Amino acid sequence: MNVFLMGNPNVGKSALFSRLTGTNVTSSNYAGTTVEYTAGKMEWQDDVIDIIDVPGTYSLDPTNQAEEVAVEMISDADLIINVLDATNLERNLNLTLQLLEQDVPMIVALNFWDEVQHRGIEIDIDKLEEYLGVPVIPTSATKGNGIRNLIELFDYRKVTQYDSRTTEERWSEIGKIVEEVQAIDYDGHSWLDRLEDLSIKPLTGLPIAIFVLLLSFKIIRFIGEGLIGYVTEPFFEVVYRPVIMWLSELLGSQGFIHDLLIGQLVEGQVDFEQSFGLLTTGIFIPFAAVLPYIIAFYFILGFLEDTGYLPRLSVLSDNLMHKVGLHGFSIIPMILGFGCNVPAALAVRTLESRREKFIASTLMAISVPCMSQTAMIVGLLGSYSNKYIWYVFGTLAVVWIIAGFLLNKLLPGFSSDLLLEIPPLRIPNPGIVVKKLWIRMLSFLREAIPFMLAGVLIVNIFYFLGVFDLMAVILGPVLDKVFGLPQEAISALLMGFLRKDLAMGMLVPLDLTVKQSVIASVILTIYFPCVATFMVLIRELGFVDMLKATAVMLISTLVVGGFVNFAFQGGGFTPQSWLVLVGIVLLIRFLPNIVENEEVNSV
Ligand SMILES: Nc1nc2c(ncn2[C@@H]2O[C@H](COP(=O)(O)OP(=O)(O)OP(=O)(O)O)[C@@H](O)[C@H]2O)c(=O)[nH]1
Ligand SMILES: [Mg+2]
Repeated sequence: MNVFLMGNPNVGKSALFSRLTGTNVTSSNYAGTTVEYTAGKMEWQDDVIDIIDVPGTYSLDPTNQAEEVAVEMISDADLIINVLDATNLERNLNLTLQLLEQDVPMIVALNFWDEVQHRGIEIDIDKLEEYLGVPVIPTSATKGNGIRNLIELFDYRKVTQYDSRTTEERWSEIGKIVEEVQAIDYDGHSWLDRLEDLSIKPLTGLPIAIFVLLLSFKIIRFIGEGLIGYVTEPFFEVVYRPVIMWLSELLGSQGFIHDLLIGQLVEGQVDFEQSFGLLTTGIFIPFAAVLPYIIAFYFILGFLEDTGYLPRLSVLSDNLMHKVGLHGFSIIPMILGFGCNVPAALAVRTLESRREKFIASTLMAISVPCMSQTAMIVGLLGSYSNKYIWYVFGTLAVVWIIAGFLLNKLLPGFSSDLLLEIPPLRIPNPGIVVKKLWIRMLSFLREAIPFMLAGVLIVNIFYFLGVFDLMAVILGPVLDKVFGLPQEAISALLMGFLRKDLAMGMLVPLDLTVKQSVIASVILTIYFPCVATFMVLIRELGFVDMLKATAVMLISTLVVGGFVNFAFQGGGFTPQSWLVLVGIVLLIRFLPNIVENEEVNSV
């Protein structure tokens, strides 16, 4: 038997799913958190049943891929739990009435019941049941209220016969229902309501956005550095090092097995960054260098997600982007990408057209370094000066803007306006934020450790077989002439396909100059996504579009890497290079308009 959780986006389906199954799935305060269905098991009356968390949809006429997934699945359901946001009854009922026309047993969960009471909304449940002809249960998924009553109805199998209505008939019926069952007694504006308005208006929204982003960045660095300095590095030095040194001696300090497990000793000592053995660098990078930043980033992200601030940031940036001729694609996939590019590549499913998906995925893949890579960039460049970190991120931001410009102008078609629902601001539930952090941390470890160890193994084999030397001879001249990098950096670029943090780690022994480190960090981000992201992108974009995206990546790498190499002199960008940059932006801004005007004239 299976039970489907269906409803509009952002109504708490995933939160309910977590409650019912005990499985943890991500829930956030914006539409489109779930883009693929998730199935979980639950014990019920000595039986094990399937609970399915369906992506949110506004209607049964899907407008994007996430919604299509939802609609295709209905006929398989034994019971649908239609989850409603009770604070938004009118909009939610549209889907409810459509679902009632399907011949599947259904019950209604009136979620957000806690907020209903807060906001002075009164809903007459008995009347609503009467109108809909199905059981209606008030619930609060985050607090866990009403869940038991819901479960008691799992054997509900009555199917109400409804004639299908036209859209107009449906809306007029909804109007009637809402008027009958709901009374609103609104008691003025709270400070959250006021903040909601301020965060969207450009004049106040922009300073708020800058403040939020800078503060987030500061906190992430503070937590990340704190964990590294006071927890992970001391642990590796004090506890792990003696064990490894003991093992090293046991293995005779050299030989094949020793080099594979421990790696090369530097002045008779293990160097966790440079030894490159499975048990040294292979464990040190993910646990000691990257994990602290993963924790820091996902803590802040999870918090921001649940406040409902991210969609506001999207709308704000969309407005700004429009001014420079860019069209709106959600900024949310980009922000998710700073954690890991894989979920970001999935999140573009909520965008409407293939064109928008292509632009958003490509931009994300070329200009957003994931947290694993960022942690290593911060480690590598932060030791010189913070300003070099900003050079890398600044360069990538410019790449994002210029590539966005170009793709938007060069690809046929136009992007539709960003239609994003803005949820209310809420104070996040700490339990849920911590739980989400935990899920993401585990999934980082599950993904990172195997790839990392495989990577270290392959690096050792490639060194042994001389593969890197061969590649250095073939591609070395390009690295040297275009990017000003030593030949040996090719090994890092090759391994970057497996994991970017591994690749960054391989740069450490090369003793690069600051300038070379900046260039390497930039091109390691741009040139290609890691294999995990690559696989998702092929699936999401299709093979042909992925080929196109790859072409964009390779061209951008050459152009940007070359530009930085030429423009970065004596510890910073030269004034001339700023002029060139401004020139390029102006050129792109105005050139395509001429083309468009000609088209208009010729029609
Ligand atoms: N106050 C309150 N918050 C809730 C309740 N249910 C869910 N939330 C919060 O509402 C937000 C949305 O919940 P999700 O479970 O992600 O919603 P969803 O329906 O799965 O959304 P999509 O996957 O985007 O379709 C999260 O921040 C939840 O913590 C509730 O009953 N009361
Ligand atoms: Mg969900």
